[in-house]
Amino acid sequence: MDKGLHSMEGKILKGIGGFYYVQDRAGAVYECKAKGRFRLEGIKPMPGDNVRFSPPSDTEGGSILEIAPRKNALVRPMVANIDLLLIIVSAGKPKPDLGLVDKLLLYAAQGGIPAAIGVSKLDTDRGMAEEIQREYRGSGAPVHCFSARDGRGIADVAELLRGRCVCLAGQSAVGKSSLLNALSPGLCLETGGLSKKTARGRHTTRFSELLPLPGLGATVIDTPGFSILECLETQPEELKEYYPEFAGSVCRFDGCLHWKEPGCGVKGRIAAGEIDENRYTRYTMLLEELLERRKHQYD
Ligand SMILES: Nc1nc2c(ncn2[C@@H]2O[C@H](COP(=O)(O)OP(=O)(O)OP(=O)(O)O)[C@@H](O)[C@H]2O)c(=O)[nH]1
Ligand SMILES: [Zn+2]
Repeated sequence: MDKGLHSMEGKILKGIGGFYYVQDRAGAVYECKAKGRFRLEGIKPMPGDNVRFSPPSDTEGGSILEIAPRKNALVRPMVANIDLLLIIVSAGKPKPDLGLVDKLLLYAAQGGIPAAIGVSKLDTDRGMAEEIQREYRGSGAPVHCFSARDGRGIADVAELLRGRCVCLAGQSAVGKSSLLNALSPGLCLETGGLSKKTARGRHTTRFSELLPLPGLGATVIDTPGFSILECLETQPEELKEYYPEFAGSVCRFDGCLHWKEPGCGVKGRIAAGEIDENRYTRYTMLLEELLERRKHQYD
């Protein structure tokens, strides 16, 4: 029988032990195996893949027939076809690590993934939330402030996520699980940051898994370990291209890195209040880190 006649389209939510869990458009989830053909071709289905599959029947198990070309893919967490990288940073505790936010923005841009910044815990420090918003005004990433505690800004974040496949990133305990609970109260995810972590065992491996957010038609992936980005492969000379706020600056030297060069237009625009100084200072720190790393590569 031609299985193609009964095939459906869906998205892989997770893979465990050779089985893949595929969600169809209506939200139902089917257990499927991948065709041997994929293994022969060296293709491994991953969460986020859009697939054609034949659902399990009385006589046969479900089977993935075809994987649509991926528009992007991350290795850690392993996930394909991300529509948005939502970088969460807290206005209160833990102390915001904006250097990490910058690196995540760079990471997203390199992977061709649109990014947005979510400032959590708005209820604890409004001034800090506004400061973060100011610093990223020119970054190209929209900034949304919210509080999972009092509900402010949650509706805006819901609209941002609607219909999209979203990857959450950020330091531990910034409130990612709390945000998801506020967006979809039925989820009942565990929260509590560090205490939650010790209870579970800090190094337990969790598989990449896309979590459907009922009502929003969205799926999200929230994985630990995304706060470690030691392997950014950016050439120091390219770094400035990832700072939209620098565009249009007129510098004395063509290849100006906006660093220690005289006559740098970026520095002039900081003085004029057009470019945020803190964001610029972190740029120079990252630039120095990349230059340092290159030096060691050739040692
Ligand atoms: N005041 C306040 N506290 C919050 C808010 N959102 C989360 N928290 C608290 O922050 C702590 C961490 O929240 P989680 O949602 O577990 O954070 P997480 O980012 O999922 O943490 P990890 O799983 O470790 O990555 C918890 O104690 C929450 O109660 C908020 O909007 N306001
Ligand atoms: Zn310059």
